[in-house]
Amino acid sequence: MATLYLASGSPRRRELLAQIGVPHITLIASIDETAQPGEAASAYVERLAREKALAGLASLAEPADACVLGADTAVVLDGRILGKPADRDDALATLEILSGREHEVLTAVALADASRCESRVVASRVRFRAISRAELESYWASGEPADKAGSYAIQGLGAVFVSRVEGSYSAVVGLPLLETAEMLAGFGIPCWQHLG
Ligand SMILES: Cc1cn([C@H]2C[C@H](O)[C@@H](COP(=O)(O)OP(=O)(O)OP(=O)(O)O)O2)c(=O)[nH]c1=O
Repeated sequence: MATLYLASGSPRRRELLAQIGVPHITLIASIDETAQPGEAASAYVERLAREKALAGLASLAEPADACVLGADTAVVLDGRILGKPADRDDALATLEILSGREHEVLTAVALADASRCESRVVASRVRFRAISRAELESYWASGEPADKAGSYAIQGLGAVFVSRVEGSYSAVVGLPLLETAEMLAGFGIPCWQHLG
């Protein structure tokens, strides 16, 4: 069986992979995350997930028996990608746009080994209740929005804003577990059901 590497600095992704009983080694693959002009959000997240997996594979001294997983998450509203906030003002502006509305969360997962790279994109919809300015300010002060796509975490304090989720909860957090398990099986890597 190939050794699985997770090309991610995200603690959420590590926890999600561990949740379904998949042993892995974490590595960090740095890539340029700039969107290309006119690039659709779905194409963007898929490209980044693939680039993370391929950069991770390229960084290994012995890639022959390795499989590398990369993922990327973006919050999308009216065709606009709302990434991680640059600063407090950016986070507050993002959360103000999301307040009282439904948005899309796109998460791509990619698996690469020495002979192929496969990827999938999972779309989910999340609705927020209306959020007051004072609440947004205290949410920023909590520290949670700083490193999250769309400036919130559904698995954290941000859960109190979420009135509805349609799609994959784990994908919103950072890794679509059903799709990831299926893809891992295709690379001969079992989840909890098949581990002794
Ligand atoms: C929407 C949402 C995002 N997030 C997080 C997941 C990701 O860590 C982050 C999206 O940014 P990404 O750029 O997808 O990932 P990352 O830079 O954190 O990690 P890496 O590229 O090394 O894999 O936002 C949550 O934790 N909860 C949420 O509800």
